[in-house]
Amino acid sequence: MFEAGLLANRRILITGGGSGLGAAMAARFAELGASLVLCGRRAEVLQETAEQLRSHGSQVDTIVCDVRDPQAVEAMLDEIWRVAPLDVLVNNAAATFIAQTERLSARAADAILAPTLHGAMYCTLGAGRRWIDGEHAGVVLSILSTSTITGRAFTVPSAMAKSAVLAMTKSLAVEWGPKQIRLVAIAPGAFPTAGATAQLRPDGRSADPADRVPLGRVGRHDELANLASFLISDQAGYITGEMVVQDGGTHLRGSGAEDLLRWSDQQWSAHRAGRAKS
Ligand SMILES: CCCCC/C=C/C(=O)SCCNC(=O)CCNC(=O)[C@H](O)C(C)(C)COP(=O)(O)OP(=O)(O)OC[C@H]1O[C@@H](n2cnc3c(N)ncnc32)[C@H](O)[C@@H]1OP(=O)(O)O
Ligand SMILES: NC(=O)C1=CN([C@@H]2O[C@H](COP(=O)(O)OP(=O)(O)OC[C@H]3O[C@@H](n4cnc5c(N)ncnc54)[C@H](OP(=O)(O)O)[C@@H]3O)[C@@H](O)[C@H]2O)C=CC1
Repeated sequence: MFEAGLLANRRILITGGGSGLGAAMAARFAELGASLVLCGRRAEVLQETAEQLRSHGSQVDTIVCDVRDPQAVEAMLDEIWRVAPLDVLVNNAAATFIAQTERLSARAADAILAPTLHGAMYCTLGAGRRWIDGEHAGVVLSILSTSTITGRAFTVPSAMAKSAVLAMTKSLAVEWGPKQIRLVAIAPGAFPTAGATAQLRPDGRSADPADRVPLGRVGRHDELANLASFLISDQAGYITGEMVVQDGGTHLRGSGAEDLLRWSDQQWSAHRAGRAKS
């Protein structure tokens, strides 16, 4: 679909690049010639993904980093820049779970806001500052959600965090445009991953997420990885401050949380208790 070498000589950091959609993007970017840095909290997950990519000849480094920690983010970026500047940052790491919002503790809200909003902001500001100081062009791609358009009941901290990162994307597109830094975003619909399924699809939710999709199926990881490849490439060099929705039309019929309005307090209690046991 793309010319070979579309991303040659691009050095790309993917937060949460060891699993799920982050790993899918890593594989596609590597096929297109990029060199990669993958970060996340679990060293073994990062290693496994990196080894698979290296076995196909790709240049992949891994750094254990919790993006909730601003000092850890700065240390990671220093380590990366000691070798060479990044060209692209992908803000992909995030967290969510379903819960009745009025029952969220402050710790629970922060467990979502910290990686999803603060983590993306720390990485973006750190990369941007280095690009501006070094007069280096850059691209920030953030993986968001259609909750930025519809809002979403029962995952309110995630909807708030994603909306804030969209605001950052639009605002910095203007502020950093003259510095040749582009900011773009993708709002995926349902792209099943182990992480998303564990957090969002417990027993008791209506069965098949594809049922709600006008196009009749969930997204394929390669579809998201291809859109991401385009948006970070020079082919999209005149696009900035935009979020592309990739959801098979789903958000046009609702936010996707409507089935949870029918859950009883007993069901919510059982869900919370089940989580405590697991
Ligand atoms: C089409 C839909 C699109 C939606 C858009 C977004 C999608 C995604 O983001 S999918 C990606 C999902 N992946 C992840 O979430 C991976 C990262 N996840 C994590 O790091 C963790 O799972 C976690 C941070 C979300 C929760 O980790 P856990 O170890 O359970 O957290 P803590 O023990 O530190 O607890 C903190 C705090 O949060 C409360 N809590 C946790 N789970 C729930 C829950 N299901 N319901 C209510 N409250 C919960 C927990 O009780 C703690 O609060 P306190 O009890 O007050 O201490
Ligand atoms: N899958 C889907 O249907 C949808 C996904 N999205 C978005 O796509 C992105 C990827 O989601 P998905 O692949 O499903 O999620 P996963 O849970 O599979 O992956 C999340 C990744 O982020 C990493 N991560 C989580 N917290 C931190 C942290 N504090 N510091 C560093 N890394 C962290 C995890 O690694 P580790 O645990 O080792 O730190 C993991 O590799 C997210 O932004 C999500 O909100 C949006 C809409 C739908």
